[in-house]
Amino acid sequence: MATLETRNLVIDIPGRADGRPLSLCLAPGQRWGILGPNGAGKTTLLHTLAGLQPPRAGRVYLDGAPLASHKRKAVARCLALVFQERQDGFPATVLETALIGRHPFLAPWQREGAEDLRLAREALAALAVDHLADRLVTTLSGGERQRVAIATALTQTPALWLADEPTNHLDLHHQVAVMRLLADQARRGATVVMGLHDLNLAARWCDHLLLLFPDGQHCAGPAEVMLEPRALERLYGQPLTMTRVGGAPVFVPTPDPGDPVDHDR
Ligand SMILES: Nc1ncnc2c1ncn2[C@@H]1O[C@H](COP(=O)(O)OP(=O)(O)OP(=O)(O)O)[C@@H](O)[C@H]1O
Repeated sequence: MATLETRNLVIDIPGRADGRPLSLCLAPGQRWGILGPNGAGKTTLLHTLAGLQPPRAGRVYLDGAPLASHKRKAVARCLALVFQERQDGFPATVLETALIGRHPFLAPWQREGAEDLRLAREALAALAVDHLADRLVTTLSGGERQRVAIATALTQTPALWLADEPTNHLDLHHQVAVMRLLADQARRGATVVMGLHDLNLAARWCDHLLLLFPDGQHCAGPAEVMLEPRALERLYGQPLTMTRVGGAPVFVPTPDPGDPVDHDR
């Protein structure tokens, strides 16, 4: 279990005014989506929550203590990161990459054991990349690489997921599979925080939302309150039409009379 809190947090975006400081509590079992237009600061916030980037003001707390006061290894045992940029600097196989998720649990001289291998193979199977175990990650497609990154995080058995665009590069089937996996992680008590571009994935899979505006303003709360079409239109600067499918709201950009739409199809 891991509770992440921000108290009067201002993320450090060069040249931007402070905006409104962010005070949030992200609790075990919750699925948070961070929404906002390009450049709003979703990635910067996730990096700040992970302790990879210092805030301009305020603090991040993990289980009641400042994140910086925890030993880095203890943080690595509890917090998994799935980030957009990824360096495949050396030619590791898919299995070796997934096993990186076990490193926080091993001493520097220790090799991975049978249990580590079991967890890695299970994670690769959960992301449907087990058949690629012996392939070099540098040879994978974008979607396969993304699923290996999520499998590596899963191998870590984290209490807290910070995932920037977890569905990046994924086709529709794998988008749903990954969102189901993260929902299952939350059901088992993990805290799940995702930066998302897809409003409809957020509407369907998140129970809490943080709307980040490019001027540093924000609003946050339960998804059913945050999914207010006027607020979302303001967030994206885009007129939206909402409908419901299976009870969940679905948003599409409102067609403009000038758009090339063939109504006879
Ligand atoms: N090193 C830097 N120097 C100057 N500006 C930066 C730097 N790093 C990030 N920024 C700016 O900070 C802002 C927030 O970037 P960030 O990547 O957090 O946004 P985002 O919401 O994740 O965007 P996107 O949806 O495009 O991924 C952007 O305007 C970006 O250009």
